[in-house]
Amino acid sequence: MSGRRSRELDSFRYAISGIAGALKSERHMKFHMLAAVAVVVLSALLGISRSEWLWILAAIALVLVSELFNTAVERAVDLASPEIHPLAKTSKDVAAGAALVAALFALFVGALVLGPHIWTAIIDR
Ligand SMILES: Nc1ncnc2c1ncn2[C@@H]1O[C@H](COP(=O)(O)OP(=O)(O)OP(=O)(O)O)[C@@H](O)[C@H]1O
Repeated sequence: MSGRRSRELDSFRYAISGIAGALKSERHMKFHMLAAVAVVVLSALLGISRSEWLWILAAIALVLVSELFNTAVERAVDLASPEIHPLAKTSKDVAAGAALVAALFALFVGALVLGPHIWTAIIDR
């Protein structure tokens, strides 16, 4: 294998180990991953359309990406400022705020896309 190819493979491995590490250590990340799996299974069972899949998958990706960035910010702040500092607090709180915005967006998308399907499934029974 060429040196460049092996470096690319290494970068991929580091990225996967970053995701696995966040999953292992962050309870929010575990919860979001479980919720994502549940939503994907439910969406498949309800037979949502292609454009609805796009919204659902975009919402899931946004939540997971923002949670990964939140974890990265927390780790970097802990490294740079293990002691209490107002800027450390602002950094962590803003990163947590971004994750909250993404989670709320996903909640709205889930309700708007899956809500009518669930309602129809209940009515049709
Ligand atoms: N070095 C610090 N200086 C000032 N405030 C901090 C500092 N570290 C954390 N905080 C405050 O405490 C809150 C909780 O921080 P913590 O590092 O425990 O993250 P967390 O939100 O509990 O995330 P998790 O449970 O996923 O690790 C932060 O949002 C921030 O308001």
